[in-house]
Amino acid sequence: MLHVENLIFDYPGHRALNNVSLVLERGTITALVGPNGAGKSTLMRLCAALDQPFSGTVRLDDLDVHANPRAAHRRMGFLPDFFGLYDELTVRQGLMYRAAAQGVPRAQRRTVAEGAAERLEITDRLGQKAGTLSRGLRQRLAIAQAVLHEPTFLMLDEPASGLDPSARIGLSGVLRNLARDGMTILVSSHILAELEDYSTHILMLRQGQVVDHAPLAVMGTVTERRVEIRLDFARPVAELRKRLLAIGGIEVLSCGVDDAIVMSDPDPSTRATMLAAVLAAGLPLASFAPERRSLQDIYLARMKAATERPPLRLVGPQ
Ligand SMILES: Nc1ncnc2c1ncn2[C@@H]1O[C@H](COP(=O)(O)OP(=O)(O)OP(=O)(O)O)[C@@H](O)[C@H]1O
Repeated sequence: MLHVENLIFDYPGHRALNNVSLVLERGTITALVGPNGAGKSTLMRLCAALDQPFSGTVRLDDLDVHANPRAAHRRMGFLPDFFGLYDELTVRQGLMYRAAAQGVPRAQRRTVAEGAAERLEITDRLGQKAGTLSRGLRQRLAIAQAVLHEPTFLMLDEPASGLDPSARIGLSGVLRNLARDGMTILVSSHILAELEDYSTHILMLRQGQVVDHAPLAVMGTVTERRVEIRLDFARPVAELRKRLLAIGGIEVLSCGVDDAIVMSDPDPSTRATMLAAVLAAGLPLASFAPERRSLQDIYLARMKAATERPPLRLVGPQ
């Protein structure tokens, strides 16, 4: 589990992270999103103990990563947005080299390298030089190097940039498998549709501050403490909106001839009452389910709300 508490980081003349606190639970995949310059890469570098915060702490389980960077590096993997590979080394040689750098005893390096290759499904490329791999396979090799020492926490900065759709789908599967094995993953990207595919949580940063941090499933259905419910009917219903409103207690957000979106509070018993009432009214209901909004819609709505919030006022002596 990763605990970030009250993290503040300044570049000369510029506050890049302003009091950031968050917790990433074990086995979750958190999408780190935000506009250019929001502080995503800075947050990752601090979590990776590559920079020292001005104040605040980052703990990986019981370990303060800035007090014990070497120990922290043994427990974490980091793939920065720009990474290099030794093009003249084969996949096996590159992985064995990394294993040596991680302190794996000589006798075990081959097994560790082959295990990492298997995990990233590049076993058939072990004999191929890195310089001749496609972009998607280079990405897999880089991730294999980052996870070879079995870290509990993995960070990936823009891992899918430049990948074609099928390589992206492959990457999603790889990340899901790693999380299923218990790894905690933080991944930043601007490609929201791709993040939606494998993330369990969304962490939104803007101007160095956390705008939102919640499970994707919750964010996708809840708007300001209310849930949008989609109703589909088996056939067109005359005056559908009027009939829904006649039930009482239902707020209709939008209405077609055979479907409607209504609002509910998140309490499941309210939904149960609503469902029973729709059926009791004799409407030919075919499905009743929380409406999921795309990550892009959620992101744009949250960022707009954050922009409209009045700026923080500095209060001091007059
Ligand atoms: N070395 C540096 N010196 C001064 N300012 C920096 C430095 N690196 C980043 N910054 C500034 O700090 C802020 C946060 O940058 P950061 O790279 O963390 O943002 P980001 O969210 O990763 O952006 P992007 O989506 O463009 O990669 C930005 O305003 C950036 O200009």
